[in-house]
Order: sequence, then C-alpha cells, then structure tokens
Amino acid sequence: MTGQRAGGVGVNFGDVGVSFAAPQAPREVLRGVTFQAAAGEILALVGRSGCGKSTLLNLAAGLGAPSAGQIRFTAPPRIGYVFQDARLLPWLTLARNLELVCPPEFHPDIPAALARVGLAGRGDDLPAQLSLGMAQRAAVARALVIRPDVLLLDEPCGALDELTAAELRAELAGLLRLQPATTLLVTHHPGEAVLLADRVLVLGGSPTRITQVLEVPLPRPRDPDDPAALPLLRELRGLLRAASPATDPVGAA
Ligand SMILES: Nc1ncnc2c1ncn2[C@@H]1O[C@H](COP(=O)(O)OP(=O)(O)OP(=O)(O)O)[C@@H](O)[C@H]1O
Repeated sequence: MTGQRAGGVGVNFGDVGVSFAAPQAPREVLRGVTFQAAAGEILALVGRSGCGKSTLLNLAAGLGAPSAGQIRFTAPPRIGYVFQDARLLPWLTLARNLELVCPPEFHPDIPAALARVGLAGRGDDLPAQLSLGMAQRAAVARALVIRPDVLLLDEPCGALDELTAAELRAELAGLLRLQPATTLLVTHHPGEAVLLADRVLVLGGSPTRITQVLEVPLPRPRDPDDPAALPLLRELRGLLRAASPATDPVGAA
C-alpha cells in the first residue's frame, strides 16, 4: 500500500469572501471566513441550506477562487472529495472508476480500497449493479484510495435513507481512524457532526460567516447513542437555530 505522507497537511482559510455574479450586482455569499484545520483534524461545517458550505469545499479543492482572502495549505496536498451523490461513470466498472481518478502507482491499492468499504470482489461490477449506499461507499473508496492529506466530504450520507446513512457514518468514523486525513465535512445532520468531528463550525448570517465554533471533546471511537453526546447535540441545534433563524416563520405577517 502506498504510504500516507508523514506529518499531514493543515488548511488555513484567511478572511475568505465569495461573491457571485448576479443580474443587478454581485451577490455576496460569504464574508470574512477564517479558520484553521490542523493536520489530521476533522472539522464539520453546518449551516442552513444555501449558506455556502459547498462553496467553501470547492474553494479548498481549488474549484474556483475566493473573491477575497486566501486558502493556504501547510504543504501541497493530495485532496480527496466525496460528493452527496456518488458520481460514478455508469459505463465503467468500479475498479475503472477508481483508476480514472488516481495515478498508476495507486492502482494496485484499488481492490483493498474497495474491500475497506465493504465492496471486496466488486471491482468488476458496473455502478447500476449497486444500491445507493454501495455506490456512495465506492465514492468514499475513490476518494481514499489516493491516501489524501485533505478529505472533503460534502453531505456524504445526505442522499441515503437514515439506516444506510447511519451505517456509512460509522464506516467513515472507522476509515478516518484507519487513514487519518485533515477533513472538512459538510453535513445537515448534527449527530453526524458530533460523531465524526473534532470541532464544528456553525455558519450563519448574511453574508454567511462563522458564527460559532463548538469543540467536540468526546473520546474515540464514538457511539452515536452515547448519552454524553446529548448535551453537545442540544447545544449544536441551539447554535444552528441562532445562526440561521427561519426566514419565513409560520405566522409572520
Ligand atoms: N457558481 C455559482 N454561481 C452563482 N451562484 C452560486 C454558484 N455556486 C453557488 N452559488 C450560490 O451560492 C449560495 C451558496 O451555495 P452552496 O451550494 O455553497 O450552499 P450550501 O450551503 O452548500 O447549500 P446546500 O446545503 O443546500 O447544499 C447559493 O445561494 C447558491 O445558489
């Protein structure tokens, strides 16, 4: 297996702002977003739909540049990205899907990468032969096979039913212990944030900024039913509500 590079890679967002072109005037989506993810740290990003979470991951991936501020890595990173849907090419086998995104030196690792997500021996399957949950696990294998320094997870369980999502969450927790990476996890699920993250960045306001940072000081491995997590979950839900009050409250004039 090709080894993880020693030391890991940290990510620094410095005063990052994003505006998108709009018919009248540019629309400012994000302003003054500043945070550091230390090497190997898992940060969850939570906030109301449309607040700019995926935009932040795309900036980290280099898919677009910020309108203000900068994103810096402590060393040139290898980046793995898992999207909400698996985005497998349907005419290629799983193994070929993984080969497509990684340099040849990683190709011998593909069977083991698939096995680690419960897809041992399925490399010759076509995506259509997989359930949604299996396809998403293949997408996780595709991101991890390159032994990324930085892992971007954009609602990785968001398209799955709750049971399958809970299984994938537990698998992700195990995989990140096995193969640590500096991780930015976008999620709408407070339980997922508390299960996986070292810290949770709560995004809110208009334009969006970081309104709160919640430490998750629970030991690992974590249990999603751990009563010790309940106060944190309650606090996180409160922070989320405070960060993004409903824009159209029931009963408002
Ligand atoms: N390329 C783009 N051009 C114009 N507007 C964009 C572009 N990308 C994103 N936006 C807008 O920026 C805002 C933030 O989008 P983004 O997808 O980052 O939000 P999000 O928090 O990830 O949402 P969700 O939780 O629903 O996935 C949205 O209003 C979106 O319409």
